[in-house]
Amino acid sequence: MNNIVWTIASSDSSAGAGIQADLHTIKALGADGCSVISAVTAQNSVAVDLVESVSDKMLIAQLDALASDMPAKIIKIGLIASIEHVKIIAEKLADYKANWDVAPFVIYDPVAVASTGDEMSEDGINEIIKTQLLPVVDLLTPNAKEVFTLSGHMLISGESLKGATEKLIEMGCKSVLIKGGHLPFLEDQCIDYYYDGEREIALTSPRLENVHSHGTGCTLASAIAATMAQNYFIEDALVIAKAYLNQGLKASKQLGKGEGSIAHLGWPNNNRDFPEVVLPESKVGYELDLQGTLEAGPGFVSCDTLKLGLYPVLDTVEWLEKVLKSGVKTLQLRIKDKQPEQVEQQIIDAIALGKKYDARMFINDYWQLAIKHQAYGVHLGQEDMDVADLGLIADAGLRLGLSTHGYYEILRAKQLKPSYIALGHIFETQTKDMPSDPQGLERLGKYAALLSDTPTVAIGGINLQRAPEVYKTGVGSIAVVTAITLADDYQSVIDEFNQIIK
Ligand SMILES: Cc1ncc(COP(=O)(O)OP(=O)(O)O)c(N)n1
Ligand SMILES: Cc1nc(C(=O)O)sc1CCOP(=O)(O)O
Ligand SMILES: [Mg+2]
Repeated sequence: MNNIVWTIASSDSSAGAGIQADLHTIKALGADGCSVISAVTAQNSVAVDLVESVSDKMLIAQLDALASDMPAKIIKIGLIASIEHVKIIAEKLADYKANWDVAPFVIYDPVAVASTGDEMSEDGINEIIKTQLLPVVDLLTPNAKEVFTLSGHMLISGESLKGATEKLIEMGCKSVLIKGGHLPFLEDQCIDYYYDGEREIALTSPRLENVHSHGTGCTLASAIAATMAQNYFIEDALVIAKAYLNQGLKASKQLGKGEGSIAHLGWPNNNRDFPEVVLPESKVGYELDLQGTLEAGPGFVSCDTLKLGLYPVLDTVEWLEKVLKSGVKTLQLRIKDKQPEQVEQQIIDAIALGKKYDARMFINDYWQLAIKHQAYGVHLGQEDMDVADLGLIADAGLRLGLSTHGYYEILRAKQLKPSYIALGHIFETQTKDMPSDPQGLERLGKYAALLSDTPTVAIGGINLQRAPEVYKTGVGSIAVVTAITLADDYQSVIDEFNQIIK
């Protein structure tokens, strides 16, 4: 499958930024990069000596060559030095969006001034960028200086970030990621703030000292592009890009006399490189005035093991009793779309059975009833997390399992210190309508590696045939519905699962 990213940007002879950094990043993260060079710059680690745009004819020829043969999923734009080029690119992007079978997602990383402090573009270009380019941009990735240049908003406090992004969205781009490398508050943190008019996401990492940062802007935007080209959601792309940047900054290297460049080391897998998702009820969340009530808290009671084993998820007490008799030790009562009074007796019975068989009995969704009847634990989904009173569940001493479907949700869930994290859906499932595509085994392996200190549960479309590969990824448990409820002989299916999940 082609995961083509175009970078429309300029050449950096020092190779730390520009087209060179973009292509390094796109390749390192496993996407397919193509380039359209707008200008050639003669620069090293201390100065930009010359910027020369290619002819309009050459710019158009590059765009047309690619458009006719290798259309992009994602287009990343960097330094454009000429006003005419901005006009051409804006027109072409509008055409691609209107006429391609699949409209490309456009990311614009505005590069007005080089890290050496040199002006890179023609005077007056910002007016054309504002009026012609921003309206075709899906994600704008400015730093504080570029926010000011484009919107007139100074980022003087956390609260000012939302106002600035609102202004930029009013100007035409669909969403904004403010890169917090140089914010004048919470200076020990490097905060990235995303807003799309509805959803705000803030990611933070401790500021890294003594690192070389030439090329960070180009690299972050290209990393988002490369990740989205592989069908990750934007929130996951933001997380991976920040982890990629942190990993590269830690290995950054000086080649000349001035600022060195970040390294390009492949898909990030080290926990320490991943950012924290900022929760609304936290120091950074207060500073940014994030909406919501999630807070880290002291965490939830542990399940006493990282490996919860086979985990049947069932919708009747009869089924629960049958699998308990077959020796299952982790299980869930999952009844959907009923009023609490319609399910209370079944919840009481399920909890009693869990105690009788000394099993970990989780109750899905009905957390108030689970607390009232002192269940072993509760399982909640992403939407439930925002409305349930997690503090009450923790205070009542119940375990908590949380559903997740990607990097961002995993990092957010992890902050709440749940008793386990479920990773779904791994394969197509008939049991539930899912809004996203299956994650597959490769992603499952990456998630499991990041969660080596937390009990994990894989769920979604898992059967006996698939279980060995799923278990090899390192997850501690496999949750199943139909593999058991539709089995001809559920008892032997349970026995076989138990042979695989040791
Ligand atoms: C072990 C386990 N993992 C995931 C789910 C899904 O929970 P949720 O996202 O809350 O969706 P519903 O099950 O309520 O439809 C689960 N129940 N158990
Ligand atoms: C209930 C549920 N939650 C999922 C998630 O990904 O959050 S997948 C799923 C259904 C699992 O059923 P089966 O084993 O029959 O595919
Ligand atoms: Mg639920």
